Amino acid sequence: MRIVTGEEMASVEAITMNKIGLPGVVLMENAGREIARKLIEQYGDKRYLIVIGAGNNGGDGFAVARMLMEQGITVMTCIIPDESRFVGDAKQHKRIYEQSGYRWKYWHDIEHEWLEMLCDLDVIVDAMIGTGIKGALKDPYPAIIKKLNRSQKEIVSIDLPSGVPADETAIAHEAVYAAKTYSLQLMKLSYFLEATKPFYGEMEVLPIGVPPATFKHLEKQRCVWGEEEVFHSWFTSSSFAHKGNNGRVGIIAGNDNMPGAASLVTTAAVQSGAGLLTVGTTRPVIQAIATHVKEAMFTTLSANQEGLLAPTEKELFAFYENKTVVTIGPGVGRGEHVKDMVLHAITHFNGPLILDADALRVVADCLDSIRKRKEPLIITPHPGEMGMLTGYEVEQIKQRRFEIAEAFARENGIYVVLKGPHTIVAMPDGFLTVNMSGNEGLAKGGSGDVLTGMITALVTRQKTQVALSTSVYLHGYAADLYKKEGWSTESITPSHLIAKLPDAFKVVTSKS
Ligand SMILES: NC(=O)C1=CN([C@@H]2O[C@H](COP(=O)(O)OP(=O)(O)OC[C@H]3O[C@@H](n4cnc5c(N)ncnc54)[C@H](OP(=O)(O)O)[C@@H]3O)[C@@H](O)[C@H]2O)[C@@H](O)CC1
Ligand SMILES: [K+]
Repeated sequence: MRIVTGEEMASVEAITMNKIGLPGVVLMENAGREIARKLIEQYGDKRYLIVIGAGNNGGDGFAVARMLMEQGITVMTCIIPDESRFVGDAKQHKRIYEQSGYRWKYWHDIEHEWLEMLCDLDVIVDAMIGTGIKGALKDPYPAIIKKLNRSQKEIVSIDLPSGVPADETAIAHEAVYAAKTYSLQLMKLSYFLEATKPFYGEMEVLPIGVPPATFKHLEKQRCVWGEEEVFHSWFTSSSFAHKGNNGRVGIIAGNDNMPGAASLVTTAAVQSGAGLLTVGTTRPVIQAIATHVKEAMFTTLSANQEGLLAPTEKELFAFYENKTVVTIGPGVGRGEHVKDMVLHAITHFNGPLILDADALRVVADCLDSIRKRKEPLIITPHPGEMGMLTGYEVEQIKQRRFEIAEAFARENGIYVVLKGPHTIVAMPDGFLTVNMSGNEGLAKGGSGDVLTGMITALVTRQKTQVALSTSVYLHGYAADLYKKEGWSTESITPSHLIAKLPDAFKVVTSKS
């Protein structure tokens, strides 16, 4: 499923109409039929108020109103702008509605009886503004939206909650708080942003007949990564595979005061199918974790007086030998020692390199070397770490996460796993996937270490894009499984996630 901005949606609709020859009025008819069907399925023959704006979103509203009325359902249809403002497909659907014998009223004529009206209706359908919103909300919409939001009625928005842009534009005005949003054909970007997702309520995508052939014209390719994508992209390893086929994994993690991070990343990698795993860390960390990570091998790396890893060049070269992937970061601590280690791996390790946690703090200083790298480089920042890398404030990262992740991945030729609700994976060619699993239970220290372990294990066995997107999905899915079992999200710990990985991996194995 693609994720688009308003302009991109308009472009695929234009191709559908102008090149493929499917008229806009037909798409609008399809939208109306699908939404009316859903409304009846959801609310039965409740009483509806349909609030209509002058654009094509309003045209959808007329189609929905007609189809509900054809079923004998009670509908009050009211339009906000002057009727002369309707043009094109919306005007055509207004005409079809009128010619079918149905009536509408002006909002300003019924507004004074709003409170009495409320007693006579159950569901408000918001067909005021969709993807065509531009700039700050103009009168009379802010006042109307305020009224609708305060009505305590169920509001169902068509395509977008009115007032919410489809893209990453920040809003400082009123917007409809929908209980449900029926997005047409494709998902809109703003659904995946912390500031605008709450307006959508429950979101469902309804098909309106835009042919998939139009999607290849989209310049920016963004896709959701859910169960279907995980299942269909998974490459099953041969039954003749031996441990060497499943990756010779090297993880540099931990310091004397943080053995836990090393333990989590390693256990998660083991539980995700890493073939041969070597952990490079300090002697005290090895002593602390070796007994409970039995499958791992250990290499002692030099540490400084503070117990932080400070491996020599010789140790690092020896560590890279025969490794198909190297991960550096969880629990290594902060300081110059990290930069030396990371820069060395960027320059001298010839395989996929994953940088996480403390290693991310030095990435901004290594970008020249990173751009010269040939093998995949993967970084896994949360918004704060992404802010350090790019110079943006955390709030800017959250608001423009698609744009910033994509630009950073493209400019530096790397893979960016920008964590958060709906984690984004940005590929060096600009392709993005957006994760559909996970819950608040993941917002805990150590959860990122588990994800990094999973990525480390999968990256040598799947295409990089698939390994990253699927690791993110299964990591979130493990948390979702607990929630389904009735656990409170407070109680889900990173160790629980690891324990649930066998069940989470069934998504990719049970159907294949
Ligand atoms: N045939 C098709 O193309 C299909 C399109 N489809 C549907 O069309 C939608 C896109 O339609 P669209 O492009 O006509 O824009 P739309 O969302 O109705 O908004 C325009 C209206 O909003 C108003 N408005 C804008 N900004 C405003 C502001 N700041 N403050 C106040 N008002 C503002 C603007 O008024 P104006 O600024 O012109 O005064 C105008 O009246 C899409 O979401 C989907 O539902 C589907 O049916 C499939 C077929
Ligand atoms: K709307």
